[in-house]
Amino acid sequence: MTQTVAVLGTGKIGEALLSGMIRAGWRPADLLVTARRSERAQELHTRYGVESVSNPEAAKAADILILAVKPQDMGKLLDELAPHVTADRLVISAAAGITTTFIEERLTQGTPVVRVMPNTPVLVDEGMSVISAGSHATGAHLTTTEEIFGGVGKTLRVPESQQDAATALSGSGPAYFYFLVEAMTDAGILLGLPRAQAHDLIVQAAIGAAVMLRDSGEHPVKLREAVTSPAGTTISAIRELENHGVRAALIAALEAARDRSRELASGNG
Ligand SMILES: NC(=O)C1=CN([C@@H]2O[C@H](COP(=O)(O)OP(=O)(O)OC[C@H]3O[C@@H](n4cnc5c(N)ncnc54)[C@H](O)[C@@H]3O)[C@@H](O)[C@H]2O)C=CC1
Ligand SMILES: O=C(O)[C@@H]1CCC=N1
Repeated sequence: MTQTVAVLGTGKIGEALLSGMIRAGWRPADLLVTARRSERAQELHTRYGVESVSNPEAAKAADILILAVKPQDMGKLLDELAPHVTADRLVISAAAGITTTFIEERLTQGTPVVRVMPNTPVLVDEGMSVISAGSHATGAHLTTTEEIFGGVGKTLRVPESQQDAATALSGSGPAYFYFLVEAMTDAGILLGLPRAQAHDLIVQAAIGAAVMLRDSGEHPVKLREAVTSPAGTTISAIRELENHGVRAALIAALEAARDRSRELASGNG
């Protein structure tokens, strides 16, 4: 039997997921969305043909609720949903930091909750969604979650204790690569290249490197060594990266993201 899925909160990640589900073959008639503004609801209807409803209506009508509001808005949303969510629903949260316990405590006793940390490459079906079961979620609930998120990229099950780390690496991960591309494009400009050309060169280097990382099975050190000729250009650059503590900066950055995810756990931010 076809299930109805509602996406509650259709900002950047909610819309990315919605668009991916439609590409993956979900019928707009089996999807619902909720949005705070009526213009946004209209926009989503025009783009995807999906119906917008209120949060309580979504809770009543949908078998699966995907919560994609900010962690700071989660408490309020759950208060709104609680009277309408029965324990035969599946609640999937995509919010950073928010624990399954936080959600379970606010909903009908026994409601299955799955925590997922997706990332924006779901927009191009290259997402990574890290999945953990709450205390009432069964293997079947995890499989359903994997079917939804697997349509827009890869999925990985982890114990919930690893979700804050996964958020730092994977949920936020694409942003670090965009930051690097931006910085390296600036470097290209300093070296005298037109911006558009610098951008294209760095983006293609990133794509080539990413495909080699994924497909060669080689360790990144091996791949880097293959680029690094004796007394050549690459080692001169690597020395500067090490001098400027880029490795330590990345470790500290991801630790900060992990810590922020932990802070968001209260839902107050
Ligand atoms: N942006 C990203 O790359 C990722 C975001 N997330 C998580 O997804 C959630 C949303 O993040 P973004 O999409 O970046 O934020 P966003 O601000 O773009 O989207 C949040 C949306 O929720 C709506 N909203 C808030 N309260 C609502 C309510 N009561 N009813 C209906 N809609 C409501 C807002 O109007 C907004 O459109 C956050 O919890 C974040 O941690 C998870 C993985 C990746
Ligand atoms: O920055 C954030 O809090 C969200 C969660 C992971 C990616 N974006």
